[in-house]
This record gives sequence, C-alpha cells and structure tokens, in this order.
Amino acid sequence: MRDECVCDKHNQADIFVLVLKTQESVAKQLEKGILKFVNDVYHWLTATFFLWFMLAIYFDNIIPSALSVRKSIFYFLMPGYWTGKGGNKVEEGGCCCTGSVPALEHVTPDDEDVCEEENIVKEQTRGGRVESNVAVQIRGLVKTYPGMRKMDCCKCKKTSPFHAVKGSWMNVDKNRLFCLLGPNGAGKTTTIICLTGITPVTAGDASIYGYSIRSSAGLSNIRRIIGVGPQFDILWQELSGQEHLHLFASIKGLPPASIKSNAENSLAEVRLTGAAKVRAGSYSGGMKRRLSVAIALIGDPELTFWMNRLLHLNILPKEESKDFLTFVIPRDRAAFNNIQLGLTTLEEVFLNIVRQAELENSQAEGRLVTLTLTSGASVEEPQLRARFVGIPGSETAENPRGIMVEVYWETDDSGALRIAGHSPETLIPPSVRMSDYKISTSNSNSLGCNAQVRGIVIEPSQLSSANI
Ligand SMILES: Nc1ncnc2c1ncn2[C@@H]1O[C@H](COP(=O)(O)OP(=O)(O)OP(=O)(O)O)[C@@H](O)[C@H]1O
Repeated sequence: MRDECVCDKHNQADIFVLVLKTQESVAKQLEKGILKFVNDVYHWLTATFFLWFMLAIYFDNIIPSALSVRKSIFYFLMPGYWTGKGGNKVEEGGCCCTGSVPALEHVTPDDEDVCEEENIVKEQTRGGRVESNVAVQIRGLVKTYPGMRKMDCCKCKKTSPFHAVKGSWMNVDKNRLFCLLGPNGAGKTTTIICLTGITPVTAGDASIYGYSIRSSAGLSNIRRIIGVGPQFDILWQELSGQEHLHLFASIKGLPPASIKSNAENSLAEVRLTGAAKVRAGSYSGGMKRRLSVAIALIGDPELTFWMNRLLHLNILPKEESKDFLTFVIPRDRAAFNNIQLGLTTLEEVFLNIVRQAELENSQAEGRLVTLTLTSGASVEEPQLRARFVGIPGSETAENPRGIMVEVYWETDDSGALRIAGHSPETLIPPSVRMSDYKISTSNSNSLGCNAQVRGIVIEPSQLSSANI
C-alpha cells in the first residue's frame, strides 16, 4: 500500500513537471510569435512611412496647382537636381479647372525713365550679358493668374485670367536699397513672390546674382542667398525665438556647426537674447517683428526682400485706378473738419516705418524718459522721438480729450536722445480717436495725484489730417 502510494506521488509529480514544461514552451512560442508579429508590424510601418514620405515629396513636386512651381515627372533623374547645377526648367502649375489665358499685348511705358531702363535691359539681354554690379535683372517678367472654374449651384462658373505683372524690365544694382512702390494691386507682391520662387512666372525671366528663376537648380541657389521679410509675421506660436532661428538656419542649409552661433548672433542683433527661449506666441508685436527681421537676415544673405504695407488713416482705398484713389471715411471719424492728402517723400516713408518700430519696441521694453512740463508736473514717455504727447488727467467736461504738447528732442554729447523742451500746451483735436486715447490712458492716474503718469504718444498722422 505504501509503495503504491509513493508510486502515485511520483507519477503526479512527473505529470506536474510535464504540464509545467509544456506551458513554458507554449508561452515561449507565444512570446516568440508575438515578438515576430510586433517586429513585422514595426518593419512594415517603417517601410510604408518611407514609401509614403517619398511619394509625398514626389507628388508635391510634380502635381500642378495654380500657384506652385511644377517640376517634370522625371526631375529626380536630372543630375542638376542633385548637384544644384543646370537643372530643369521651372514650369507654371495649372490644373484642369483653369481657364485659357489671353495673349498679353506689349505696352510701352509712359514714363521716360522706365522706358530707358527697359531699353537698357533689353539691350543687355540681346547681348546675353548681365553686368557684374547687377544683383537682380528682370527680363520681361509676366505673371498671369489663370481664370478658375468654380462649381456654383451645380453650374461651372469661370473667372477671367488676370495679368498681374505685364512684362517688367529692370536692373537692381548690388548693395543698393531699392524700393518698389505702387498702389494696391500694382503687382509688387506678385513680382517679389516670382523672384523668390514662391510662384512660377508665366513668361519672361529674371536672374538673381546670375541664377535664373526659371531653372529649378537656379531657384535652389537663389533660396540659399536671399532672405525674405514678409508683410505679416509668419511665426509658430509654440516655438521660441531660438527654435525659429535654428529651424530657418537649417532650411537655408547653413553648416550645422555654425547654426547655434548664427542664431545667437542674430538674436543679439535684434535685442532678443533675453527672450530667446520664450515662446513666440507670447512676444509683443515689436518683438515678433524683430524676430521676423532676424529670420530674414540669418546666414547673412546677399539680398533681402522686405514687404511692407503702408496705411493712411488706417483706411484702405475702396477703389483705385492709375489716376485716382477713393477712400470711404467711417462714421466714427466724421469729426474731421478737413481732410488733406499729400504726396510723401521716400525719406518720410522710411522714417515713418522706423518711428513705428521704435514706438513698438520702447513700449514693449518699457524704456521711458521723463518730460517735465512748464507747470511743474511731469509725465513719463517712451524714449523715442515721440513728437506729440497727450497728458493724462488733463481731460475736462468741456475738453474730454485733454491737452497735449509737442516735444523737442536733442542729442547729448554721448549721442543719447534727451528732451530739449516742449511747446505750449494745446487741446487735443477731435481727429485723435477717443478709442485709441482711452486704451493708452487706462493705467494712468490724474495729473494732480501722481506726477509720474504715462504720457500718450499721438501719431502725427492723426493730427495732420485735421485742421489744427
Ligand atoms: N492668386 C491670385 N489669383 C488671382 N488674382 C490675383 C492673385 N493674387 C493677386 N492677384 C491680383 O493680382 C493683382 C496684383 O496683386 P499684388 O498682390 O501683386 O499687388 P500689390 O501691388 O502687391 O498690392 P498690395 O499693395 O495690395 O499688396 C491684384 O489685382 C490682385 O487682385
């Protein structure tokens, strides 16, 4: 009985070990199978990622769109694509929904200088030469936006094609500040986006430092030597100033080892070192503009394009033609007694841009100087050549806008700006909008209670448009 019992116990133990071993080997096999499956999925995902990535790049290059630069379907077989030399011709996009484009008739320019410049460039083009001092040569540049077919209530509507640039000829010399001025819709932006390769040209050509904008390799080289300051700040809210500069330096193809120092120098030049690691989304308007300047200038480009929009009265013309502009003045500005328009000089245009930038910067950085009035009271104002300053707390029932003074500036021996004096106090005219004025004074105390109140900078344009 005892022997049988012992024997049974042995058998049970063997069975138990066998079951354990079986379970173990099944578990191992299962684990192996799962690992192999995960491995296969991983390889499959990696392979498809690269496949889709390559296809996305390929289709992005060859599928036409009305605004994009299109490459030939075998562009990757061209040695120029890889070497950056020669390269295939850049073609305009366009899709099945674009309308036919009418031929553009040559228009002889009215202006004598424009005509002379056109003849010079034509002569140089015939001789196949670009002078060594020429940075940009525009040769009969034409850009026509094709009419589009749109589906509207089950009907296919067609808009007519539009010639935005009608054959421009001009040279822009190296190391020059060249300004392309014109009314809205004159084709300035279109010219610049053609020159920078954002959109392909319809006809004609242009070269930048000898590289043609009609060759894909030429465009790649152009993008390396130019900088673009856009009309509006195009920034990622989540990225810091430093990250923006690293990103754009890489896109521009700067050597990786030089990116960090380039970014640091650029940030220092625009006085953003302290805010280098702060998200651009929390920057003030002036700081964003300065970051855009740093981005445009990173890598010390040979040529920089700046796009600036200049506003009068902050009102856009309702209608424009070669001979006239029509403005509609909103009701809230109907308080004007008289509106005068004057042609401004190029110098004034630049001074206005600089003044505006200085105003934004000094306000963002809180740089202030004290203006002591003849009455003994004093106000603080941003350190810039602010000409007209409103005095908070001087508002009365009869004169709800209060008083203002004109500030006279001078430079001291070290070249620093200081206030030399001010004009007699005058009433702030009705042309200064109350909405702007109220926002600026919201933190101010009455002049009598606190002498160190913040003066309000009044834009000269708000005063010059009124009969004061
Ligand atoms: N994608 C487009 N499709 C059709 N027409 C366009 C397109 N882009 C611009 N245009 C037209 O081409 C003309 C030239 O526009 P462009 O933006 O180049 O003028 P601009 O001189 O830069 O004007 P602004 O001072 O207003 O920026 C305008 O009449 C505009 O309406």
